[in-house]
Amino acid sequence: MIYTVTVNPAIDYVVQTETLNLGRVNRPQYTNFIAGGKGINVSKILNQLDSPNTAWGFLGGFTGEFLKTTLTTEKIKSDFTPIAANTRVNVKLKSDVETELNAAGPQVTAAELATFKVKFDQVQPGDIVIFSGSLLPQLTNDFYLELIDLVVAKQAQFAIDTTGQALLDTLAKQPLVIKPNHHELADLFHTTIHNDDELLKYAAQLHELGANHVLISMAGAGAYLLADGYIYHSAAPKGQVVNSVGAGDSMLAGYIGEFTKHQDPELAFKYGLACGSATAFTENIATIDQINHLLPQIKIEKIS
Ligand SMILES: Nc1ncnc2c1ncn2[C@@H]1O[C@H](COP(=O)(O)OP(=O)(O)O)[C@@H](O)[C@H]1O
Ligand SMILES: O=P(O)(O)OC[C@H]1O[C@](O)(COP(=O)(O)O)[C@@H](O)[C@@H]1O
Repeated sequence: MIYTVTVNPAIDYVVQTETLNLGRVNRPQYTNFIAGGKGINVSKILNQLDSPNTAWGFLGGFTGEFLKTTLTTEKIKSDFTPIAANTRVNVKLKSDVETELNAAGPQVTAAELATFKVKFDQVQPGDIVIFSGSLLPQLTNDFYLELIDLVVAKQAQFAIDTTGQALLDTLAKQPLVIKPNHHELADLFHTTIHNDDELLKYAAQLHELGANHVLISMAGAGAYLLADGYIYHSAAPKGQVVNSVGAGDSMLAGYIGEFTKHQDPELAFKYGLACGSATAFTENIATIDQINHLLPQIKIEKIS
């Protein structure tokens, strides 16, 4: 079983306007509410790949109700811990450039936190728990470490998709997969990356620090994978970008969903790329037909 953990889910409020005039009244041509948050997006793709999974996290208030209903409608198996405060709304503003406003998120009580942690009793040896996204404002990086310890104690594995020190702190616990994008990779080392050699040098450091498989996504420029002593690269398939929100989550889901079926990192990487790009080329998160359509275009290069 795969569990996805979205501690800080969100309604993604997508707003599209041809031109954005700051300081003026704007009349967007298109708006939409989407059930978002990184782990929830991962669950959506896992469902498309027929990988059994359950989504965990916190949901509360009228916004949490929307998410709960949407997940049920979209047939995503979930067991979120109810909280009193409202789940956040993130604004995804699309004009000539994409701008995202990701809110900090709600407060949770000690009792709600305790209820959530009990869920980890269900984890079985061989399960994979995917931790995705930001933590709630009151929580420190130790929260992820505490949850990871619960997973490892059950002889299960974990993957983590978060940023900065929160990610670095988890590497010693040996995540199965991490997936920073190239900007996040540079931020992790407080540097600027100028070329692929530098990118691979920093990616290798993440492996040395404990990450088993290191996926580095580069949006329209494709991705690298470091796994089992090999480096793989692929360009992204060509297409019209519609909404790249959730592309990274889709890539991670595609990789893990496939990897758990056959333990072949190269084939899993191919699915990761297809899922990421298929999501970038569609309004919401990709469907299996959209993913399958892109698969033949993806040519993986085994570099060393
Ligand atoms: N503009 C794009 N064109 C084609 N594929 C894309 C584009 N943006 C994202 N993707 C696909 O999604 C993957 C993850 O995207 P990326 O933007 O790097 O992740 P994140 O959402 O975590 O920042 C990429 O490696 C690529 O396969
Ligand atoms: O938890 P964070 O880092 O604020 O990110 C939350 C946001 O990430 C998303 O899951 C999209 O993530 P990606 O575009 O990186 O795949 C949105 O649905 C959500 O609003």
